[in-house]
Amino acid sequence: MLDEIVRHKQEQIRSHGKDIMETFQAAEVLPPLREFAEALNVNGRVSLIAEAKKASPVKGRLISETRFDQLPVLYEQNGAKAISVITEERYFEGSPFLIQKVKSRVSLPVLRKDFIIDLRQLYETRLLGADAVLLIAHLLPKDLPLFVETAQQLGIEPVVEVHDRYELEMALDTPTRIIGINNRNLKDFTVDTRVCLELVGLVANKVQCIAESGIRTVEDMLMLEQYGFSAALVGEALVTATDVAAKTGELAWYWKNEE
Ligand SMILES: O=P(O)(O)OC[C@@H](O)[C@@H](O)c1c[nH]c2ccccc12
Repeated sequence: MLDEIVRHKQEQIRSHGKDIMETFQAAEVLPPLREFAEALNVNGRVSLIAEAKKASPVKGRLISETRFDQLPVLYEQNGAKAISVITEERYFEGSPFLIQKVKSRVSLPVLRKDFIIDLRQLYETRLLGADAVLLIAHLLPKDLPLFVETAQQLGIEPVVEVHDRYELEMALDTPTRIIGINNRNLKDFTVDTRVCLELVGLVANKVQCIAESGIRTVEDMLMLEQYGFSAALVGEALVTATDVAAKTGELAWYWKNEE
């Protein structure tokens, strides 16, 4: 599946890559950016990064178009600190245009989730106005430092996604300030929430960690806080909730019932 997604991405870049660079060079003003790193670990709590996820390659369509459109405002009103927007079109039914659409409705910073394999996609990310960009370490075995540095030069906050110890070490060899530990194995899409708990201990304090995938409950959030995470990225549990507002509030304010 991942190979197929990447192959499709390569084709897209082959046809649009030149346009992106021409548009970037011709652009006189770029969209203003918002601080993403500051939205993490607010008051020592695990920030909720709520994901606008319409579909997934495994489960297919998750919610209706109408409900999907309502997500960003519900997320902001109920305590999310940032929004993750999937821009991949074929397998996740996302769109690059969603970045500006979401930013026009809420004041939260936005993370662009896509499969970044070519530097030109970072220029595109800047043109789209995304405040942060996901860089999947597995897809950038040689060039991860270059991609991190290029994103930083463009003013975009890179979030390096890792799934094992090897990739974590790769991430720590770059100047990234944020690492996302994905509980989902992108090769077979299985989720094991122990992955992030095992790996976070190997990260020094100056790098902030985001736990990604399979997070569903207040208990999960409390556990992530104990392990020192700065944020949790949650998609499915929010978009498939019968009451999205209530579920968002429950996870964003997970410490509310503490004595
Ligand atoms: O829906 P979940 O289990 O809460 O997971 C969200 C997020 O981690 C997942 O969508 C994701 C993690 N890394 C990605 C890379 C590309 C697309 C999507 C993703």
